[in-house]
Amino acid sequence: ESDAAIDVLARKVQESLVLGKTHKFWETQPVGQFKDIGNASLAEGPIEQPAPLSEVKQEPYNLPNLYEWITCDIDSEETCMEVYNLLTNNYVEDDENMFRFNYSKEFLRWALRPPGYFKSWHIGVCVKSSKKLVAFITGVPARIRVRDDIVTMAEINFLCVHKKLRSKRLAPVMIKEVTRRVHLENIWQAAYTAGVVLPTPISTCQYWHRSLNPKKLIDVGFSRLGARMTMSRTIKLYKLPDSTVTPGFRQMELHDVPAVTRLLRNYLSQFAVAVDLDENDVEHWLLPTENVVDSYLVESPETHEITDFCSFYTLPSTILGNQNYSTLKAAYSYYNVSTKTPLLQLMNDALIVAKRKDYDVFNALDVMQNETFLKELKFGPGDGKLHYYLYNYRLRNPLKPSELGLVLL
Ligand SMILES: CCCCCCCCCCCCCC(=O)SCCNC(=O)CCNC(=O)[C@H](O)C(C)(C)COP(=O)(O)OP(=O)(O)OC[C@H]1O[C@@H](n2cnc3c(N)ncnc32)[C@H](O)[C@@H]1OP(=O)(O)O
Ligand SMILES: CNCCCN(C)c1ncc(F)c(N2CC(C(=O)NCc3cnc4ccccn34)C2)n1
Repeated sequence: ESDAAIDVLARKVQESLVLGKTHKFWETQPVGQFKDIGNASLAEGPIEQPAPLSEVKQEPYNLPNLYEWITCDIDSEETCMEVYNLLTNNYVEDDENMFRFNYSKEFLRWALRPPGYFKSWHIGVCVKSSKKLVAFITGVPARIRVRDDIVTMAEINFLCVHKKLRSKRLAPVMIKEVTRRVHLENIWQAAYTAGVVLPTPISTCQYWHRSLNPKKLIDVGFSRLGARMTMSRTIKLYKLPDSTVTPGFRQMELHDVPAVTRLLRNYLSQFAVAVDLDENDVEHWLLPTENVVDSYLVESPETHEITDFCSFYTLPSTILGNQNYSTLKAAYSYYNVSTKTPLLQLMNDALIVAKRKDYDVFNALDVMQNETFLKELKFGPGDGKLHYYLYNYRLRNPLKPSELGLVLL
């Protein structure tokens, strides 16, 4: 009966997922195609085999005449500022254009320079005459396990075309160019997320939001006053204690890297798709960095064993068109592991810390075991869906969010 269930799902997906829409670019790419959904005869795994490096296109793809490629040296303050400004004015907005992500410069330097990164994968397009940056796309290397397969992939992110250059088919050229540069490093798969539906999601996740500063969230239109609720009742509903409750709860430090790595690797082994982090990766991605990533752990006061871990990253949003506020301070749940402290209590301590650090909202996807705490900790479902994708790697069936152990920035 599971096949029948899959058939039903496949039909529902084909009907609901804007199947009518053609994808002139994506239909040419080695990704799961909508027409193949439910086709059990297609094997899981790479769709195309690696090519010899001599066969990879050696020169960059052609751009429209006025534009040229530029490799963005994120170490340079000036270049980092140009990237920051492009994204601040032209990156992802919500459907009602009330908010736009405002990734900070220190966040971008963190996100784009993990162990083993390639400068050549930080790709910009600029106007030949003025050198103005008008488009951007990035990749960083990551080891990602898909079931029992550990695959070195490129994590693609920060695809952005200036608002004035939209709908000119520039995005496919950006994607082909980053693909070419990834192929030159003998890497043949990629992972990416997007708020839009493309061929073909391996999983579709739901955002949940936990109000920390409900008055501001209602004032800026992020949330609405509940029916039969007053503002003072709403403030009381979301109130949190001033201090955390778990004994031994403290910030992660450098000397904790080996123990946190062991804890995380063991925890992530249960998911069908998960990041494969070694100690170098943990040191980069999870050591606290002011205004970028916060991580806490529980060290047992008796045994000094590290038993639990939680982390969140900082991604503010520009508030477009509100008189009183210009920035929404948001924390995004990152990786969390509980082996002794109940996950509910651990995450409540994370909320307490985020509130104390003046965040307005704490966001979480329903990935990993997050759905076990979302409702109880007063998260509300958001309107944003996040679709997960693999490039040149087929999964026979989509995954439930709870089968995903991967959070992209
Ligand atoms: C082996 C290594 C592989 C490496 C690469 C792996 C793949 C990586 C893929 C990228 C992962 C990015 C991860 C993130 O960063 S997700 C965040 C994406 N950025 C934004 O949403 C910022 C605001 N929006 C923009 O800057 C533009 O609208 C963008 C640049 C998004 C599209 O520009 P524009 O609006 O001017 O359109 P066009 O005329 O140039 O091109 C239209 C074509 O582009 C397809 N499109 C639209 N949006 C996306 C999207 N988010 N991912 C993939 N494809 C997308 C669209 O379906 C159509 O193709 P088709 O439907 O006709 O086929
Ligand atoms: C390519 N990297 C994927 C992750 C980027 N991330 C964090 C993201 N991708 C799509 C989303 F749908 C999303 N959501 C967080 C939820 C949310 O907070 N929605 C209200 C809101 C506040 N500010 C903004 C800015 C843009 C869009 C919605 N916004 C929805 N997050």
